[in-house]
Amino acid sequence: MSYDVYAIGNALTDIQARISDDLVTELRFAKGIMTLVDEETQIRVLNSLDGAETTRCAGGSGANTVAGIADFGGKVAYAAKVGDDEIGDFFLQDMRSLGVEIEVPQASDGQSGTCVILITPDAERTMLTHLGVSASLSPEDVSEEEIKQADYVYIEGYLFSGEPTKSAALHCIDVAVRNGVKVAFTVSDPFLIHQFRDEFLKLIEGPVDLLFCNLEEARALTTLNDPIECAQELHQHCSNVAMTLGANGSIVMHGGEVIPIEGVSVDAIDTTGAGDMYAAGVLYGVTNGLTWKQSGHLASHAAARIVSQMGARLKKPFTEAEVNELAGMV
Ligand SMILES: Nc1ncnc2c1ncn2[C@@H]1O[C@H](COP(=O)(O)OP(=O)(O)OP(=O)(O)O)[C@@H](O)[C@H]1O
Ligand SMILES: O=C(O)C[C@@H](O)[C@H](O)C(=O)CO
Repeated sequence: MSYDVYAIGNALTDIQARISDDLVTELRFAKGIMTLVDEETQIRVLNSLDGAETTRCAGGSGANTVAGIADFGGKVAYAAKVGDDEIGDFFLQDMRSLGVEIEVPQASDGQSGTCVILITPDAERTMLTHLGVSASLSPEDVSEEEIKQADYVYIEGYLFSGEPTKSAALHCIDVAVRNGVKVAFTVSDPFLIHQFRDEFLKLIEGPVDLLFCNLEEARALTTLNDPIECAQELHQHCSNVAMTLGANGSIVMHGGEVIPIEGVSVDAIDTTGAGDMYAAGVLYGVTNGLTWKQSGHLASHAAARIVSQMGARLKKPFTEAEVNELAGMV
């Protein structure tokens, strides 16, 4: 078996609800970003949603990306920690049903991780994450045998927010480098850059072959402001950079070239997982013979489709014909 991508991440089951801006303000969580919370806080929030309907879906940044790659027809493996509980069973079943190779023991010493996602009318998502046993992903959970069979490993920056997940991320990178497997890295969230800027820069200047970040993250990494200058500065140190610009599209940097990728105009409903699906499009493309420009174009269309629906998983996956058509359009 060979894989396009082997990813590790925090396995989280998303519980999504559409709520008003007033309620987010009342709840006093920072809008638009991820906050780590305990289970009691999640329950309190869920109980205060005035009966808003909730939906459930296996999530987590890396999981969303491998699921997206599988949706395109790519081959992927994923390692993460779930508990030996109903949510853990749901997560594994959901991932496997998409064709994601996931062979992880279910931990009996804690609950599966969950993320309450509050979606406001402006399509913004505010995430309250209870990591549960996902936070115990450790170097022993990383499979050297599977990594050896992959073109890329994909690491989410969220793993740096604790131990042993940070060690698992660094070990995964180390195994990849030793085996000549390329490393893709997403910085995940600006709060991580404030804590780990120097470590992230070392990775970007070192083993990372493909960096994903949004504009706010690129600004925090470079201390520059102009999008193209940010992208160029990152590309000085990293072979490939995919920097997203929300509805305005993205910039891909490859071979010293600035490749602007147009955004796709859609009616935005929920931006959850936009960056994850964008990464899926790029990773699927570059591991399946598309050019960087074609990969960015595919990613842009896939991410736009995600924001035009609820949740981080495509309700209407692309057909093979659509993938080929989108890749061939540029
Ligand atoms: N409103 C939108 N309309 C169309 N496409 C969008 C919109 N918002 C995001 N996208 C697409 O998704 C990509 C990623 O979006 P963004 O730059 O917001 O990343 P992000 O901050 O990592 O996203 P998130 O963390 O919400 O998943 C963009 O490059 C674009 O292709
Ligand atoms: O960042 C997002 O918009 C969504 C995911 O990255 C997130 O990790 C998630 O799905 C939470 O479980």
